[in-house]
Amino acid sequence: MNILDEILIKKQQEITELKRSYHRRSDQKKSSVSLYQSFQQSDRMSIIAEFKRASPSKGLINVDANPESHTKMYEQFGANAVSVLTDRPFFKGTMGDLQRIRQGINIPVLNKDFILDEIQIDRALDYGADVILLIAAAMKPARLEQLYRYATGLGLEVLLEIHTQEEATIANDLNANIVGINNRDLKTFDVDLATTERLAEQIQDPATLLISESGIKTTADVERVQQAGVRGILVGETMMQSSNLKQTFDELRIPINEVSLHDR
Ligand SMILES: O=C(O)c1ccccc1NCC(=O)[C@H](O)[C@H](O)COP(=O)(O)O
Repeated sequence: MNILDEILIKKQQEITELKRSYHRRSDQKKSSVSLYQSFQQSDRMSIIAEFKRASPSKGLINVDANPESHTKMYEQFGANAVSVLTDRPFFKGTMGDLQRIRQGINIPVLNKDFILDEIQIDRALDYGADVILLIAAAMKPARLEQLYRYATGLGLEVLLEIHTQEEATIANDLNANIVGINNRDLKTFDVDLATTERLAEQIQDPATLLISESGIKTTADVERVQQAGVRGILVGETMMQSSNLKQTFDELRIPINEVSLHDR
């Protein structure tokens, strides 16, 4: 069994418990800044900076980081959105982190978790998320579509994550407007930025906002994914381990080269 399978089994147990104990509070997302709009309008590479204490591939990354002060610095130094890993068993995150982070910043907040059921989407909305993650590898296309429609129906934006050509086809069929290309294979942990280069050209609608996820550390990495037509990057470990966040943001927020976008 690979790590993604392990995570999904554990997540199903969490969902069973959630269905017993959780009651939805909100009906609709209150209007907020759209991640899609703000990233499309920016003339610099947009950054989703991630709050991630630990991970299956790296173990402990920065377990003692304070969610509010750390993500306030993200906003101050130029993050366009914040991703909060809320899975506890594998990433040491909590929904409480998301709620506290939401209260401290004014940019969109992504609930990064392994979402398999509507109840997790209800909870994301209640805790103040603006965007949720749906991972194409985690479920069948028909279920993905149900959850996609459910979330967007509540006024949430969806980052649809893909890692293979088949999943790129699923994103095209769904007409997803925000597609995250994960450079990390969630089954083997291999990270390769060529994944972004390969899959970006498979996304058919030029209006799709492409985000490159995982393994981004340097200006050269950002230049590389930008050439593939990406307008946003999702960066976790580099942000959690940086000893100079201002410098890290300055290095990664490169100007967008519109020529490469039109060539896509
Ligand atoms: O990060 C992991 O080890 C991992 C393992 C299994 C499933 C998901 C995993 N990570 C989620 C992510 O996709 C990353 O947190 C995110 O893209 C940021 O990556 P990085 O900048 O490399 O920390």
